[in-house]
Amino acid sequence: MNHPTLHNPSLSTKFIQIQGVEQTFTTTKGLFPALRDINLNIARGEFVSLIGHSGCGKSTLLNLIAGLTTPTAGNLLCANKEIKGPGPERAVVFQNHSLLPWLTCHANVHLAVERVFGKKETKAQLQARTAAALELVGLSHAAHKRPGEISGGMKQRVGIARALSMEPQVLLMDEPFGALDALTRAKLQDELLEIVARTRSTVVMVTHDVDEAVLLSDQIVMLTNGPAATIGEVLQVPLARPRNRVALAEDRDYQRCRKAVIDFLYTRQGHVEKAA
Ligand SMILES: Nc1ncnc2c1ncn2[C@@H]1O[C@H](COP(=O)(O)OP(=O)(O)OP(=O)(O)O)[C@@H](O)[C@H]1O
Repeated sequence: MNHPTLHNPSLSTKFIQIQGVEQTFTTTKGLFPALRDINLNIARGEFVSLIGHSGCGKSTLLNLIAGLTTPTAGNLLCANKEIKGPGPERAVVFQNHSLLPWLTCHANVHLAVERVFGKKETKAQLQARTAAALELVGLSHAAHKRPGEISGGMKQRVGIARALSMEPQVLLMDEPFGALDALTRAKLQDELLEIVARTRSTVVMVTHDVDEAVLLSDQIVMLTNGPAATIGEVLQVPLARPRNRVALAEDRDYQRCRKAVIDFLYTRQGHVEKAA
């Protein structure tokens, strides 16, 4: 899949800009400040993980970047344009893969392809895009199956194929592997590493998993506990790519990054149950 080459250097480090963002929800009990003072820049092609304790506001922040919600205060920009709503340049992969159960894998992906490219491309081109996306995640053989006939890991790969088929500039993933067993999860993480290297996508991923965050990311954004959560620390992960999980297990930088995230989560943000 072709992704435009970047010529404007100012965009390269500030592809996604999050400036002074605050999100307060109106609830039956009154106002609930979920996020405050969020400032973050994400470069094009960067892989960023959002990590923090349950309920701190990771999904809230991802939904803001997706344009599914608008902030109470502050600005979000993508490629210098204000994010005003969802758009095909920002595709979302959810934990529950959200496939239509009555459609085949091919038809599920084709639906997204048609929405984005349907007006300007021929039927054959649309079919080719769909087939290419399924091939990218190694699922050509299951194209004719329905979601009920394939495993959880395969469903998640269809969800990723569907997102990638739109040729998004940004892939937003909300705990994409959270519902999978450890071995399937590791396999999909490795596949994602390869796909992202090939497509050079910018990725923002919510995760609870420290090893997943270190293995995949260039930056790990650590959120403080809510309410009114904010960015406590941003860790740069200087590990060379391609990354190999077996080799990394003994790598000093890997261990240092892992320890930094664990220290943040369990020492400095010790899990405090918040008042209801
Ligand atoms: N629409 C909403 N209305 C009211 N409160 C909300 C709404 N969405 C989220 N919240 C609250 O905002 C806080 C952050 O929620 P969010 O789902 O972003 O957390 P999270 O870090 O993704 O959690 P988890 O890791 O458990 O998925 C929580 O206290 C949640 O109850």
